[in-house]
Amino acid sequence: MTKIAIFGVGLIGGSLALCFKGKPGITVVGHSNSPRSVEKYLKRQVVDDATTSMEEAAADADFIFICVPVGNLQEYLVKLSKLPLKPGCIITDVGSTKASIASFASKLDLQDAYFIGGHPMAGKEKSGVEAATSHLYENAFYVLTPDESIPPEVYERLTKLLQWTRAHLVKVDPKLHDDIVGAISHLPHIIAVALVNQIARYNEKNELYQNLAAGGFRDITRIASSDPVVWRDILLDNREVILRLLEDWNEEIASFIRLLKEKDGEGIAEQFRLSSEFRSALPERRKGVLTSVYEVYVDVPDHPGIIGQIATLLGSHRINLSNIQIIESREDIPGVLRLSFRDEYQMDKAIELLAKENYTVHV
Ligand SMILES: NC(=O)c1ccc[n+]([C@@H]2O[C@H](COP(=O)([O-])OP(=O)(O)OC[C@H]3O[C@@H](n4cnc5c(N)ncnc54)[C@H](O)[C@@H]3O)[C@@H](O)[C@H]2O)c1
Ligand SMILES: O=C(O)C(=O)C[C@]1(C(=O)O)C=C[C@@H](O)C=C1
Repeated sequence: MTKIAIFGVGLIGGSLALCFKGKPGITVVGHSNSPRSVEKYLKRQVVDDATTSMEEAAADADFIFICVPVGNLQEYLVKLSKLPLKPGCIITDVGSTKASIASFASKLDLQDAYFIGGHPMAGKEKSGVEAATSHLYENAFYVLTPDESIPPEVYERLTKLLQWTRAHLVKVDPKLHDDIVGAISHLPHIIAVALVNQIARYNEKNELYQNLAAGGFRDITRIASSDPVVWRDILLDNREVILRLLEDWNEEIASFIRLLKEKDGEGIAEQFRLSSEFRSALPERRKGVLTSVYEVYVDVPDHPGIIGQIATLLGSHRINLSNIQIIESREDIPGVLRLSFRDEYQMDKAIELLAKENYTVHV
């Protein structure tokens, strides 16, 4: 039996547990310091077993995943290094920064265990085990940062296990990881939060701001609802990279200010052309880039029961919806439904069926 121990069964740890649980020859044990969390993991059947004892969770584990906030990773690694671990045990983490933990691990005596840093490039603005899903990592990139001391056989053992996530595994140097992820993940989170807080201030004086906020605001600000503690730790840990990126950001904004002051319409349009060109070169359906799930939009007349009708139509053809949401539904204005699916196959089946029933579908 392969034993996997997961420390911190939240969104990321819980989703990993769901990828591994029930797979042949695998048993998954979850750890939390809190007895109530342990009870919750078991009740939600995310793990096979759960405990508040670190020693018990780690004993005989073949793989240990540390899935706690970045600020707690080092403390967990130290505690684990003092426990009697199974020889050859692979310890990995899922932290959104990689340089500091890689450097820390390289100086720690892990005896017969190995540390390989990891970071799945998929997530959500929601946190906790309640938000965990077995398909979170499907098609996403999953970064691994083995150093030169890791024998190829050990690295292969981890990559073999991670096949269950259906993610694309990619080796990246930890510092390079932090530079790139700082730009494509950490900076956007700061921008989203700053933007929401700016608008929230205006809204205190006039609630029309909130009422008129539509798709544009929603699309750029979803990640502003992310977990405060998780993000506090990420930003502090990648502080130097992010400070550099924010200086570049100030320059981008300053150049927009210049274009507006100079009424340079061609310059403004050029900025939009450039961004659109880069964005359309991104792979359309890869998780974590343009869509976090497989989604389509359906124009619907605003009348009672329409959601039920569509859900029933799809259900009767065995198409599984993972989410359904009304984007806009006001008196006399046709609404738009956002339908989300687990995979491309389900989505394509739905598009075909809805088109046959004369619905207007936007992909
Ligand atoms: N949220 C994302 O989109 C995302 C994506 C990839 C990686 N990550 C990384 O994954 C890790 C976990 O993030 P998450 O989104 O699953 O968060 P989460 O809040 O859903 O889960 C965190 C888990 O750690 C536990 N925990 C929290 N504080 C703790 C503490 N002080 N000591 C011990 N345990 C503690 C919680 O009980 C929970 O089980 C973080 O390191 C984060 O950087 C997050
Ligand atoms: O989709 C989201 O909500 C995310 O924030 C996921 C996201 C990202 O920025 O893309 C966030 C943090 C990670 O460490 C990896 C992925």
